[in-house]
Amino acid sequence: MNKSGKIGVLLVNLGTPDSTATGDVRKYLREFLMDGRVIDIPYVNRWMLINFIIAPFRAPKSAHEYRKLWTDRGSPLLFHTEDLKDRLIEKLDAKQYKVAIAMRYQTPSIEAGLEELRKAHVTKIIVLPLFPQYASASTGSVQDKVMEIARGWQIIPDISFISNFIEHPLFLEAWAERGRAMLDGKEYDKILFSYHGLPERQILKGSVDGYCQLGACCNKYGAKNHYCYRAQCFQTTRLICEKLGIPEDKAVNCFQSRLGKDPWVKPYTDEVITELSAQGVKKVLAFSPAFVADCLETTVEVAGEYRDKFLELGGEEWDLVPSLNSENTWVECVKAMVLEHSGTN
Ligand SMILES: C=CC1=C(C)c2cc3[nH]c(cc4nc(cc5[nH]c(cc1n2)c(C)c5CCC(=O)O)C(CCC(=O)O)=C4C)c(C)c3C=C
Ligand SMILES: [Fe+2]
Ligand SMILES: [Fe+2]
Repeated sequence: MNKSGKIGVLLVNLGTPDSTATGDVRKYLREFLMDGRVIDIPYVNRWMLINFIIAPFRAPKSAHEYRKLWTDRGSPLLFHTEDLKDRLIEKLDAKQYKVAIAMRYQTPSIEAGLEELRKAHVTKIIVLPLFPQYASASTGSVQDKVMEIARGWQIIPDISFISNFIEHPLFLEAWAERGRAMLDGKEYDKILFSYHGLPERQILKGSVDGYCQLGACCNKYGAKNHYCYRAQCFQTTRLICEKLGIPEDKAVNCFQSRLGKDPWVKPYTDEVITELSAQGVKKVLAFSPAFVADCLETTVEVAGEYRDKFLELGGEEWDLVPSLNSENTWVECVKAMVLEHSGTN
């Protein structure tokens, strides 16, 4: 241990239900969607939406989807995060670091993860929300929750957050390795990058001096739109394509999983699939780089629903690049980010 004490590392992913029982899925959706950073409408409207629409109608449908995803080890989102933690521990000096995991919603909770670190007498905490692109609904919500909990402590150690790591060279290399394995000896007409969607108003609310307008502004990435989720997604695509030598006109960006009637960031994945089919595209390789672990959104939505739609429309091949999960280069990336934030490398 260095003389200033151990450093705690908290890896936080979004969260998943405890089981596929409709009651557990309802409990998860209730906690998730009652978060004012996720459904950013007035409290009373949110409460009515959750209790009159989501809980009775969405929960049974989602439970059905989770049953397609579930494995002997439970939810992939959770067990991949556990595996990531185990691989990271192998790479860090145990005398200097204590690593814990948490889920923003449901279990293991952020309270429990922080308590585990506090009991290890850490003097500094590095929180890594496992979302490559910053969004108030994901990274912001984790930061908010950690600060809310730490506010109640008598002693608050140094806490730092790692946020928006799309340009980290090892993050890009990890995706490039995954992509190379799929592209080896295979030809695709289009390489599709499907990111989790977000209501447009959440990006506009974060726009400083009205810079982000969700138009061509997102095609350039710099200090003024560093936190614009759409611009970060486009930049992620550009950088992965650069590494893989994919020409710009072969890559297509889109956004999946919209909820409700408000406009979400465009283009929408389902509409892009229809357009690609109409253009005669037959072979698609899909990346989903808003997720570092395979989950409902990748395995069931991209590799299931979207694939079925594409094939029904006359497509011939639709492959999904597996997520980073606990692959070595990704673990090296997490290690590098931790060391960079520790001030020890
Ligand atoms: C990549 C980061 C994520 C952002 C940003 C995000 C925003 C966001 N999500 C919803 C609604 C739902 N998301 C659901 C699943 C889900 N979302 C993320 C990540 C982000 N969400 C992940 C990793 C997952 C999968 C979890 C798993 O257990 O595998 C769901 C639940 C599934 C379903 O019922 O379809 C909902 C609902 C909103 C409204 C939102 C931003 C406003
Ligand atoms: Fe989501
Ligand atoms: Fe933008």
